[in-house]
Amino acid sequence: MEVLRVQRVASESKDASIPAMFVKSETEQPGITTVQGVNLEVPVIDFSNPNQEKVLREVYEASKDWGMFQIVNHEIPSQLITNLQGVGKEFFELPQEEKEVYAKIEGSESLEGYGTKLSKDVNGKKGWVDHLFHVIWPPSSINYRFWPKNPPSYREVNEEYSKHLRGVVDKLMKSMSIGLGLEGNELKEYAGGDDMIHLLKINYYPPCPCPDLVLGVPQHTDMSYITILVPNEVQGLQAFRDGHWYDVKYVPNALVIHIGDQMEILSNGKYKAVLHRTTVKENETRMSWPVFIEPKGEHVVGPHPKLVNEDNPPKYKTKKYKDYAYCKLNKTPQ
Ligand SMILES: O=C(O)CCC(=O)C(=O)O
Ligand SMILES: [Fe+2]
Repeated sequence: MEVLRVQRVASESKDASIPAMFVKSETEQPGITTVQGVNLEVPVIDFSNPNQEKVLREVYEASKDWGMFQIVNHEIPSQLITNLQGVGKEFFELPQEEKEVYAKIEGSESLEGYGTKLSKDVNGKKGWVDHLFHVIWPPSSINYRFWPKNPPSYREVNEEYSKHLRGVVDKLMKSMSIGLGLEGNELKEYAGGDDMIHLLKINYYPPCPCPDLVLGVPQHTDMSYITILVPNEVQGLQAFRDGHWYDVKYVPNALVIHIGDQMEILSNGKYKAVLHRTTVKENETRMSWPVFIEPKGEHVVGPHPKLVNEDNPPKYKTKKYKDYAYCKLNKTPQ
C-alpha cells in the first residue's frame, strides 16, 4: 500500500481541488481566522549587543510576555544556515523512493525518520506538510540511520550546524536562568545539562492550490524547553496573541525562538509556551528547520525547586518527561 505523502498529493493537485481530508473546519481555516494585513513583530533581540544586561532583560521580557522572539547576530554564520537549508531542500527534492529509505519505522515510539503525520486533528483533518526528524545531539543518542546520505554533504553540514547551535542553546538557557533569579548554570543543569536532546525536524510544506482552507502544522505548543527554528524566506508561521492569529514577520538571518511546555513548567509558569501554527502558499514551497531542545524520556520534569515556596506553590506536576509526552500526545489529562 502506498503511504500518504503530502508532497505527492500536491504534485497531483494541479487543479483547484484537494482531498477533503486536508480541508480544515471554518473555525481553523486561515483564510477566515487570520488577522489580515498585520505582521506580528515579535521582539527581535540583537545577541551581539555590547550591552548584555539589555539582552538579558529582553530575553526575560519576551519569554514572559510573548513566549516567542527572534535573535539576530547570533554567531551562526549565514553561509552555514544557507548550507543547512540547501542540503535539506536537496533531500526533499529526491525521488520519492529515495526518501522512503529513511521512513519512520511503523509502530516505533521514536519520532525519528521521514514521514507524514498519520494521526488526524480533533476534526479528523490532516496538515499540509511532510517532515524528517532526527536527533543531532548528544552523540550517544544519534541514530545516523535517519540522516540522509544524499546529498553527500548532509551529515557534515548538520554536524557543523549542531555545533554552533549548542552555543546558542547555552546562551539562551543562561539568560533565562538569570531572568528567573537563578545562577546562570542552574536552569540548564536542572533541565538535563549536556544530556538534553536536540531533535531536528525539517518541515516541507509544498504549494497548495487552496492555501486559505488548509494548515501546515495545526495549532500547538511545543513540548520542548525551547525550540530554535530556521525558516526559509516563505512566510507561514503564525502566533496566537490577544485572542487572534497573526502572521509572524519574517526577519532574514534570524533564529525564531519558541518557549515550549517544559520551559513554562520549569519556570513554574513565569515563561509562557507560545501557541502557534503554520500556513502554506499557493505557488511557493515553505520549509523550516526547528530544533527541539528537550529532556531525555527518563528525566524528571517539573518546576525548578528554587522557584517554588509556600507563597508560590508548584503549578505543574513533577513526572518523567516520557509520561508527560504520552499524556500530551494521547490528549489525556496531565
Ligand atoms: O514551520 C514553522 O515555522 C513552525 C513549525 C512548528 O511549529 C513545528 O514543527 O512544531
Ligand atoms: Fe511548533
